[in-house]
Order: sequence, then structure tokens, then C-alpha cells
Amino acid sequence: MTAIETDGLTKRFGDVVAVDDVNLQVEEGEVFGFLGPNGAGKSTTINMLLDFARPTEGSATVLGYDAQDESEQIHRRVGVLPEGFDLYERLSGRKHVAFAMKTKNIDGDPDAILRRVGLSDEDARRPAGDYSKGMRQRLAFGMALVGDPDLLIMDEPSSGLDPTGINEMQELVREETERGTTVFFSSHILEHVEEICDRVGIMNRGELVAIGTLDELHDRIGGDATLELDLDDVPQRAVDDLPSIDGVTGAERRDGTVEVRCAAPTAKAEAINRVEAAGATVLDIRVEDQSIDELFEQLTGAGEPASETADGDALETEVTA
Ligand SMILES: Nc1ncnc2c1ncn2[C@@H]1O[C@H](COP(=O)(O)OP(=O)(O)OP(=O)(O)O)[C@@H](O)[C@H]1O
Repeated sequence: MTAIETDGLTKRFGDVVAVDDVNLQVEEGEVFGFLGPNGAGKSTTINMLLDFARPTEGSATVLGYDAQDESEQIHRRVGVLPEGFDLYERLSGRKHVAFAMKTKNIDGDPDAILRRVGLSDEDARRPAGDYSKGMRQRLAFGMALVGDPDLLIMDEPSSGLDPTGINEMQELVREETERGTTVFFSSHILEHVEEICDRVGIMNRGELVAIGTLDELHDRIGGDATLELDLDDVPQRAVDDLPSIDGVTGAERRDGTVEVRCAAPTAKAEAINRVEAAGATVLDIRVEDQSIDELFEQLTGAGEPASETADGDALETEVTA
């Protein structure tokens, strides 16, 4: 069974198309990273999955239940860690979890859940107002785990956490997935999800512009690599000649080094041959693959003004075809 499935899911707020015809499938047991820059439509999608917002068009199922007609069943089996969750400063961690249990009509030991997320019995007795940012996140995570959900939906769980907090959050997610829980979590920072995700979906301006494993996305986008050759001498004619090789998209000379941009892996060997044929001796070779951050920037046009859509549109067609 698919844990989450959307079919043409669309949400408009007046003229703003927050979510635009999104078709998404998340399999059971999967850790799925839902990525995109601010305003991409991630929270709105999540809100529609949980029936906190109604789609303008399209539909969604969660754990096989219709998101609109069977939201009660969904809420019983899904744990949610909302973006910017609120805690009651004066209530203890234990009371928070007890409250979540009561809401879900579940008996159990709040302390056991808090221990599961790394909060001691002593922490459990302290008011949440005294908690550090990481502890607050753990508490919210614990509340989401009440009732042993089959699916955890987390909206920007790593926002505001320091690197240690992010690692801890990733560890908690890993532990839950080992129990078989499906995890769907959003982030605008690729680095926060790439370590633990089986697959990612990338949203941009309301559209799902890419979906797959990070390796698949790399492959589909072509993943340029830069070949850096340290040479004893850099013959200009060799540099000028390199772009004529199939799969080489550019070459540049920097002191004793030539940088060759290769779109095809096979182009690298030919580039080395050509340089040597021009009389240079290759002293050292380095290859830098396109970083995953560059890939993300390419897919989302991160940092570009909202009006510049042309490049993004071209790429969307390419990667979602
Ligand atoms: N209730 C609303 N009324 C009007 N516009 C809205 C509403 N909710 C969201 N939007 C708009 O819809 C678009 C998508 O917003 P959304 O919050 O889903 O993005 P996001 O990817 O979750 O962003 P962030 O990472 O900043 O939380 C944005 O342009 C936002 O301004």
C-alpha cells in the first residue's frame, strides 16, 4: 500500500497557486524528504494531507484513506510534528505527552515515550519552558509518536536546530524507520534530509519538479563534473581544443591547471589524451562531481527572483518527463 498518494492535488489562494497539480506517491516504510525553498507549497500540501486545508482540485489518500472523507482514521494513525509547534511553557514534558495521549484516547506511560526520544524521567518532570531548543524538538517528536503511528509527518523538523540538534533529529527518525514507520518530512535545506532519505520530492513554486533518489536525480539532470588537471605547462591550443570533444561543455586555464567541465563521464579520458597529445605532462588529476547543493539550486532556482521562471520551467520538463 502507498502511504501517501496525491492525484492532481491543487490549492489556490486567490491568484496564488500554492500547490499546482501535484502527483506524488510515498511508499510504506520509506523515508521521504519533501524539499523546496520557502513558499514552495510544502506546508500547504501537508495541510491538505491532514485535512487542515481543502484542495481546490485533485485528491489525496493517506494510508489508503481519503484525506477529506476519512480524516479521522488518518489522524488516528498518523503522528504529526507541525512547523512552529507550540508548547505550554509551564507544563512538564510528561504532561504534554499525557495530554497528547488523552487527545488520541490512548493509555500508556508518558515517560516511556519521553525516554524513547532521549528525555530522562527527570527531564520529564521539568516544565517545557526550561527546555533547550533540542529538548523541545524531542518533546514534540515524542508527542507525535503517541499511539505508535504508521506514518510520521514532520514539517521542517530541523528548523532552528544547531548541527547537533539536527543529527539528533536524524537519529530519532532513523530509529523510528527501523520500527517500520513511514516518515514524510519537509525541509528547505537539502543537507538536512539527504543523509536519511530514501527518496526526495522537490517542490518549486507549487509544482513537484523532481522526484526520486538523489542518485536518480543526479543522473536525470546530467550531473556535470569538473576535471581539474595540473600540468607542467598549459598549452593554450589544447585548452581551446577541449570544447570540441563530445561531452565537454567548457574548459578554462588557471595558472598551471586546466579545468574541464564534463557533461559525459567518457569525456574525461579523451580530455586527458588531448592535453597530453598537445605536449603537456599531467601531474595530477582531480574530479569534482556537481554537488548536491548545486543540483538543488538548479532545480529550484534558489536565490533567483520569483519572476525568473524560464530556466526552472525547462528543467522541470526534463526531470519529470
Ligand atoms: N492561508 C493562506 N492564504 C494565502 N496564501 C497562502 C496561505 N497559505 C500559504 N499561502 C501561500 O502559498 C504559497 C505556499 O506556501 P507554503 O507555506 O505551503 O510553502 P512552504 O513550502 O511550506 O514554505 P515554508 O518553507 O516557508 O514553510 C506561498 O506563496 C504562501 O504565501
